[in-house]
This record gives sequence, C-alpha cells and structure tokens, in this order.
Amino acid sequence: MDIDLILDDLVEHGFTIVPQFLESSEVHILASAMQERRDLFYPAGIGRKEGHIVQEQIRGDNICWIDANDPIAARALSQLDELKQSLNAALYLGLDELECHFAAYPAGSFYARHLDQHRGEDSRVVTVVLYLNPEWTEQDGGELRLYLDEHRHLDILPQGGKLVIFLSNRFEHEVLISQRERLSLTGWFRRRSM
Ligand SMILES: O=C(O)CCC(=O)C(=O)O
Ligand SMILES: [Fe+2]
Repeated sequence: MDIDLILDDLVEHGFTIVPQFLESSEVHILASAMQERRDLFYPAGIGRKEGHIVQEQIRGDNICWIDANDPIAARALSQLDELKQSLNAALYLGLDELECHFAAYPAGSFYARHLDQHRGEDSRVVTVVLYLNPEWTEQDGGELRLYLDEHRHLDILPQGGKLVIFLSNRFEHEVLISQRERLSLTGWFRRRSM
C-alpha cells in the first residue's frame, strides 16, 4: 500500500483504488471466515431506524455487521486503522470509528444508485469497500459503478484484495447486477461527534 499515492489521489479526485490492499492469502482467510458466519447474515435494508425497510428492487445483498475488535477480520481491520491514521494525519479528517459489515450479493442481485449518507446525517466521511472474490472476471459483472460527475462514470470490478476508497458525501454509486455471488467488506470512517 503506497500511502502517499492514496493521499494524493484522494486530495485530487476524492477517490482511489488500491488493487492489492490485502494479500490473496488474507483474502482467502477472510472469505472463509465470512462463510462461517453465514447463518448470521440478513437482508440489508435502506434508511435508518423507523425508515428502515428491506427493498430488493433497491438492494439485494445480505449483510452482517462486524465489531471493530472482531478477531474475524483482524488483519483487514488493522490495515484499515493504519489507513485511517494516515488520513487523519495528512488530511485532518477527524475520522473516528469504522462502521463496517460483510456483504454478500447473491447471483442476480444489485444495489441501485445511491449516496452513502443518510438524510440529515453527515457522520459518514469516507467509504471503503474491500472485495473478497478471488478470480472475478468481467463476465461475472457486479461492478461498482462510481459516478464521477454528470457525464462520466467508472466501473470497478470487485476483484479479491482490491480496496476502493471514496468520500462518502461526494459520489453516487451503484452495484451492477452480479452474475455470481459477490462478497465484500464495506466500511465507513465516521467523524468524531462533537
Ligand atoms: O459493494 C460495493 O461495491 C458497494 C456497496 C455499497 O455501495 C454500500 O454498501 O453502500
Ligand atoms: Fe454505497
């Protein structure tokens, strides 16, 4: 992980892609640990609290929240913590906790275009998505489509070990239909509450 490159990219573009954030052996370990928790996954909803509803026409993934101290994801979480410290030191983002969950998109599912901040709430500052799919190809679909502005978007394949980082309030994005099960760890660095 070249931290200077990450910081430069975030300052200049607001997002960056780290192709090999996690080694492939670690991706395997994390993906199989995730499979062991499969009975704890449930359909993801949209909105918070009373507004929370499950709508497969919007998002079809199943999720399982991960505690920051959970040994299941120790390696990935400690690397993400290092990243957070660098972001704070260089960019003064004041990032505090990482809120994160595993996500599994069954074949045929997707997540429609959205922004990662809930209405009236701006505590999610930086979104990180770490993919856990070894040997993912273009035929498998499931790209993360990041809308850069009104006219341009970027499609990112969810290949194992890759980390995508972007400013949560800046980029609308969607997950295109996946042709096979698509696994990830998604997190949000939150701002310290005043
Ligand atoms: O898995 C991805 O590529 C993005 C997931 C996402 O947008 C979300 O969980 O908010
Ligand atoms: Fe999102």
